[in-house]
Amino acid sequence: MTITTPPGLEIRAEIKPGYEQILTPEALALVADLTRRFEPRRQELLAARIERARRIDAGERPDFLPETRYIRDGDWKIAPIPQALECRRVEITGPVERKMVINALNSGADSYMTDFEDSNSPNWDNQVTGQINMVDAVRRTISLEQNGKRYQLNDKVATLVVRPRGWHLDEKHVLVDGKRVSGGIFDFALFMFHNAKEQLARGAGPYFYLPKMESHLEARLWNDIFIATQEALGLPRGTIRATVLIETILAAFEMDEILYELREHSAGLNAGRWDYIFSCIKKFKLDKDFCLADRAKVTMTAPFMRAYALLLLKTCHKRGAPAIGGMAALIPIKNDPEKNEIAMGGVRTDKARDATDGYDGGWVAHPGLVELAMTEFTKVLGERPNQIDKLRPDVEVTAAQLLDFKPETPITEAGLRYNINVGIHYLGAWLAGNGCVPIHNLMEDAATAEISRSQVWQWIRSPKGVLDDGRKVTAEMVRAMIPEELAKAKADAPNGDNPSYARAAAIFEEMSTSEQFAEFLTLPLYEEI
Ligand SMILES: CC(=O)SCCNC(=O)CCNC(=O)[C@H](O)C(C)(C)COP(=O)(O)OP(=O)(O)OC[C@H]1O[C@@H](n2cnc3c(N)ncnc32)[C@H](O)[C@@H]1OP(=O)(O)O
Ligand SMILES: O=CC(=O)O
Ligand SMILES: [Mg+2]
Repeated sequence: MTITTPPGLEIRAEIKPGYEQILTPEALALVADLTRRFEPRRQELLAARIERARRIDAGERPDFLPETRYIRDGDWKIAPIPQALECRRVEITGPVERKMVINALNSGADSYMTDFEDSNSPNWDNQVTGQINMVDAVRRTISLEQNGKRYQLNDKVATLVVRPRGWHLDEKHVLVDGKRVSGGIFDFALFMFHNAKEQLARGAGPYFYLPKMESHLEARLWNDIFIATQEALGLPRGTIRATVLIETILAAFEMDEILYELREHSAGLNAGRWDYIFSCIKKFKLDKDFCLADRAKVTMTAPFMRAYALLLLKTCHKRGAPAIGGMAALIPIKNDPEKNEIAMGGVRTDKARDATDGYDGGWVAHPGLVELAMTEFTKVLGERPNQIDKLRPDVEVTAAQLLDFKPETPITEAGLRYNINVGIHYLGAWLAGNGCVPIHNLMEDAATAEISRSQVWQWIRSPKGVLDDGRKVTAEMVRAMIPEELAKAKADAPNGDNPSYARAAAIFEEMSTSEQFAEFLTLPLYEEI
């Protein structure tokens, strides 16, 4: 089917029946307008990331910025939180897939972050059908018949929050003036165009989660896009509210500044722990003194993760902003009550720690975790919707604490094999169209898989990449393990026959053994879908 597109905008993908309701000339005109106004700045900021990374590779260490001290020392707060976002004790997250959207909205969580990012494989159909699902969800008409079951919304549903793609990702199927548009702008603009007014009419508003930013200047770009979009759609300034994921080590040094840039549009910060760990590995991958232990040993109680979590909490509450905790990757384990109880205990401990520290809520990966997480937050909050008034003057976090990357041991063969196995399994699923999968009873998405593949890269190169039995991790060792782990991943995956797993193994080998470190695994992968 063909559609009319605005001048200069070209779509290089199939327009399936139903897509025309999303890809309207007016909605695409907003994409084109935002692209023309803001794409040069996105490109400048991406170039600035590369330049900063080059300086860090050469030994520079990040610190709090001297030029923005006045913001950190200043007495200011973000705009008052809208009522629909006051209570966020439990936020469920998940890919923007139709059944999961319905299940998540019905899950009993306070809010639901629907995900065009970490848990989504951004193929064309997922992006456009995701937008269709959003239109139906916002209007409460979303329904589905599947496997003899009917899905529709309950009377009371979670508040919807949308996570568009990060600044690094393009939408390659849409070109403006001959160049690919930003994936984030594409996701955001289409959602805003179709839903913002409807959401306002229904008592909430257009709420977003903003991923993977590395600086307050990147937040300023989003803020300027918000202002431009509100003007274009005739919405009052401050209508859009966005929670920023602090999930890069560099953003951890600019939390105040990020809140300040977005202060009219901010809905707080979230501790995106998985990408945060990945970012630490990525940024300091060439530092001979830095090498983290097996992925399973790098937890929220590691000193550098504790410093980050507490600084985020303190910063948010000082600015009247919600502090939302991240995701325990544990999910319910079917058919093994003992293992399940251990997993649930892990989630309970995680949520209890966040709630006791002072967080206002936290993420869960699965509807089966909502009640448990709610119990832990309610134990601390009681009837209160949040605990933003809990200030933490006792918390002092230094740059050195944020950069105190430990534990360094153990690195084990099991940990190495685990990383290879998860990397191949996840990449294979992603190439086949699924961006979030249970592997070895854990939720795996783009962020967790990034940790796995970057650890393998670093262990090969770091002098500290030595197994606990004394063997140095080498490219040859990894190459020898890849076919074995591919076979296991194929046996474990429900669609293990899909050729995407063999392709995933080849990509994993290339990424972990090549000299060049790929900035994001999703960048080369995206060219394959
Ligand atoms: C690092 C980060 O960015 S974290 C944020 C990104 N990650 C996420 O959002 C995680 C999302 N979670 C998921 O995708 C899934 O829970 C998985 C892949 C981890 C596990 O999936 P499954 O093994 O299929 O779960 P399971 O079989 O137990 O599902 C049971 C039911 O719950 C539903 N369900 C599971 N997770 C979710 C979810 N997050 N949202 C909505 N529904 C869900 C399933 O659709 C299924 O529904 P049905 O009974 O009606 O068929
Ligand atoms: O997006 C969340 C994360 O942990 O990464
Ligand atoms: Mg993330």
